[in-house]
Amino acid sequence: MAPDCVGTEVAAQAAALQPGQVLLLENVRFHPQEEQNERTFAQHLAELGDAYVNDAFGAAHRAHASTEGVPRCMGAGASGLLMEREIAYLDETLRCPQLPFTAVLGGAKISGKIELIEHLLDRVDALLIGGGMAYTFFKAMGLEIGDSLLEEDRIDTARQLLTRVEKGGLDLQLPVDCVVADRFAADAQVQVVACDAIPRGWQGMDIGPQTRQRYADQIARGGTIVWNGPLGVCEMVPFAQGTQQVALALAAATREGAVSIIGGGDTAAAVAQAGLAQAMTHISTGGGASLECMSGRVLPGVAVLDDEES
Ligand SMILES: Nc1ncnc2c1ncn2[C@@H]1O[C@H](COP(=O)(O)OP(=O)(O)O)[C@@H](O)[C@H]1O
Ligand SMILES: O=C(OP(=O)(O)O)[C@H](O)COP(=O)(O)O
Repeated sequence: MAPDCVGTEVAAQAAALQPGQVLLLENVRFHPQEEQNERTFAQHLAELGDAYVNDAFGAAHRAHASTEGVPRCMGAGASGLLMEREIAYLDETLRCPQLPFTAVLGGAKISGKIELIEHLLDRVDALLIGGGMAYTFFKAMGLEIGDSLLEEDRIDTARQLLTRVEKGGLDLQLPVDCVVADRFAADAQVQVVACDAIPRGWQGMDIGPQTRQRYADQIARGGTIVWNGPLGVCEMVPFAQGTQQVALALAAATREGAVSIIGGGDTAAAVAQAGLAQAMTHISTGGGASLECMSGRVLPGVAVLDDEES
């Protein structure tokens, strides 16, 4: 283990390496030049070796010195095996998916996933929405959402998306019922209501049983299914059922030959907690990187690798 990632001592340690030996460098982010993608810093890193392999897919959406500057300085770079697998599923498979193509999007907010929703809308056969982001859509439809999670500044965006869906004959599905609680707590009072009947003072915490069944049926028909974001507040046991049922449906569809691709840290954790990680085709190691990749963006840390077409 080197005491730093650049400097004369590290350069000497790297130069003294014998075949079969590995030198682990200190975290590059201790230097502000890493995130600044500073040219001289990248050059110093590049001088430590003869070839560059990037296997850090989770950081490939960052144009930092270690992800973009070094291969640029060296004039060449290759993907590691994990990187290759991530790109194969999140980019190549999604560009030409086995049909029908279904997307399940949840999580807290629309704002973090707006590009993904827009990119997927025209491509998928069905887009199933759950989680906290559903309530901004309901608000845009003029429904009462009580104290549910709302992004005031995204109501217009949600309205525009709904208009696009209506005009384009696209299939965007919102929950029909939800589990509401009288406060944001695992021991809150709970009831199941239709999504157009959320009582004032209550908040939507999970998709309801009817929605779970609808979404499970839709997933069962999928040839390729991508999933990003929990369908409810899955960290709290009473509100984890929607997420669990979707995970089970994806696992069953995968057994029947569908390709299932999971992105997002919380989503991956929920799948692992349900003991279903091995039942999915691919679970991405990247949060932000998988979102950007699935949104159709070419990641800077991938574009610079000359063994990648993009
Ligand atoms: N109805 C809801 N109200 C509030 N938060 C929610 C709701 N549904 C899901 N969430 C929250 O969304 C978070 C995960 O969202 P996100 O970070 O987008 O997922 P990922 O990490 O898989 O990308 C979780 O902490 C979960 O509790
Ligand atoms: O953990 C990571 O990303 P993720 O939380 O989006 O999966 C990567 O290391 C990127 O981290 P960053 O968002 O600090 O650049």
